[in-house]
Parts: sequence; C-alpha cells; structure tokens
Amino acid sequence: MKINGQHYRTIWLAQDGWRVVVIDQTRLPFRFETVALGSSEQAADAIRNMVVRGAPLIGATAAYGVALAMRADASDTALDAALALLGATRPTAVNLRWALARMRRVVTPLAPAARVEAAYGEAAAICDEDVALCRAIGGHGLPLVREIAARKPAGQPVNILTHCNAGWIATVDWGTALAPIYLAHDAGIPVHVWVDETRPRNQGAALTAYELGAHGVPHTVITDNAGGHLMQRGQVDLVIVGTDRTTAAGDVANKIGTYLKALAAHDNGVPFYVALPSPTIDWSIRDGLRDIPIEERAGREVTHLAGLAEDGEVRAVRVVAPGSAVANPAFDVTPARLVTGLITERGVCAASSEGLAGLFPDLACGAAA
Ligand SMILES: CSC[C@@H](O)[C@@H](O)C(=O)COP(=O)(O)O
Repeated sequence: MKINGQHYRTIWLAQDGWRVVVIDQTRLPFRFETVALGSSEQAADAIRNMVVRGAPLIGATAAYGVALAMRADASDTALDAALALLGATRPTAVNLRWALARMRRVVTPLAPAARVEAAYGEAAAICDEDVALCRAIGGHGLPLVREIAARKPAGQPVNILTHCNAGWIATVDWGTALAPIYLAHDAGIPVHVWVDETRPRNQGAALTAYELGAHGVPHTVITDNAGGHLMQRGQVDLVIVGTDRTTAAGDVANKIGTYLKALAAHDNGVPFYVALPSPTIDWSIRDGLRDIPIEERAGREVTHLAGLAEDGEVRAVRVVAPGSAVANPAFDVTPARLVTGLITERGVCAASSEGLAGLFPDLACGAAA
C-alpha cells in the first residue's frame, strides 16, 4: 500500500536489523506514526492494546515477538514464557495461535545458539507468505466484482459493503476483504465501497476509510445501522468482510455487527462473501457459536469515543450516561448458512466442510469430524 507515494508494509525490521517497526493504528487516521518494538513484552502490549490489529497482522506481530524473546534469552524457559505471554493477548483471531505454533515448531528443536536467526527468518517468512496469500485472495475475488460490473449499466459502480477493517492495515499488505476491491479499482472497474463505521472502535471510519482514500478508491462511510436500509433499496451489490476465525464447517467469526449484515444481506438477496487466508481456518472446530471464544473488551470502548477535536488534538469524549452498565463483545459468529462463499488464496468455495475440504484437502485431513 502506498502512503503519500511511498510503499509500506504494516510491519518491518528497523534499521538496526532487530527491532520490529509497526504502524500505530490507535493514532490513525489523524497521525501516521510508527513504533519500534524491542521486546516480546512490547509486542504483546501492541497486540493487546490494538496498536496492531487484524487477524493476519496479529499473527505476524506475535511471530516477531517470539524472535524478540529469543534475542533476549534463547532458553526453553524463555521460549515457553514468550509463547504463553503472546498467546494470551487476544483470544478470537486464530492466526495468533497458528503463528505461535509455527514458531514453536521451528525454534524448539534448535540449539539456543541457532534460535534467534531461525526465529527472525520464520517471522519474515510468515510476513512474506501473508502478502502472497492476500494478493491471491484479491485475484480470486476480482472475478466476482467483474461479473457484477458486467451486469450494471455502463459507468455505474459496483457498490460493495464492508465491515470493520480487513484491508492492508489488518494484514501485512493488500488485505483480505479489500484485496479484490483494490485489484478491481486498479483494473479500471468502477467500484464504490460502503464503509461501516464499526463501533465501538470505529475501524471502518478510521482505518478502512483511511486506506481506501490513500489508494483513491471511492467510498462512503455509513453508520453501522445503515447497511440494511441500503440493501433494501438495492444500493448494495455485494458484501465482502474478513474473518478472525473460520471453522472447518464454514462458520465465520468477525467484528461485532457482521452477523447483522449477513442477516440483512440474506433477506435482500445480496451476495455475502468472506475473504480469508488459510491460517484463519481453525480446522479443530466446526460449530462457531459453541467453540469460537469471543473477546470481551473494556467498557471504556463503548462509553467513550476518540476523535479529532477542533483544536487539532485527538481527544476522547464520553458518550454514555454516567452510571449505565455497558457490555462490549468484540466479535460475533455468522453461521455458514448465511455466507454465499469463502474467498481464499486457492479460490472461492462454499462455506461448508465440503467446500473447504475441496480447496484444502491437505489441511482439512485433520479437521474435526
Ligand atoms: C484481515 S482482518 C479480518 C479481521 O481480523 C477483521 O475483520 C476484524 O474483525 C479485526 O478485528 P480487530 O478487533 O480490529 O482486530
């Protein structure tokens, strides 16, 4: 993704060759600031506090967190402690667990002296692979957009609704849900994106709008409650969202509010697609409602809103009556029956055991029955 003409991934190594630089997403869209992470504790804090967020980027940051831990102390004890610390940061996105398991597999058999280089190498490989997976998702999602464009009157854009942020900034590059949109835009297909603001943290208004704008993709930010209304009026051609964990049977956990959009899409005959790289599939579970842990986040995310004040400073203001109880489940589960298809790096498939196993026979072989 280019920001002010310069290409950025969302995570890279500092000039010193060992610290890990990330974009501070809590400062966007008002400030583009980077943070250098110098320890596994700092990597864990960055994930927990959502300096970095989005399932694939959480996994990539955790992988580098293990490398940072090995640089400080390459013993088995330190490895176990880092895996436990990083693994406890956020519960829903399975990419975290996937990346840590992969790091454990690579690092554990090695002598301590060989662990640092191997850990950095594996974290870099996870990042490079994520870029390739997301680019491939874009390639497989592009025909869906192209087909709709072909049915529209000339010059009319394909109206795509998305929820939360499943773009470049949630991955290492390209994004998942936004990758087909970027490729369609770059191919000259007129697209327009309805961006759900995505309360409580406003990842849509703050991040998706920011990156679509940086790439020149026409978009309109809407309140979370507007999507159903727009669908009833024929103003949404397609929904594409990301996911934090997809079960072996195709149930999909994503940012809170996704389920309501799936219901509205179903009621209005609007195709509802979910874009995901295979590390987001949890092959060990089938029933998303029962088995996907849903993160509960601090009530302050509900009671307060942060934004740019008229004096140019970013401030938080209270929007809930003092004394009211609040609840903040951060994700919900959309059952497979409401999902038109899954856009993966290997192609588009039905949201079902058969669909996923057809595309990923090598990975599905250990799937829960
Ligand atoms: C490619 S990212 C897919 C999901 O991680 C994304 O849609 C999402 O729900 C992010 O949640 P967040 O709480 O901001 O980490």
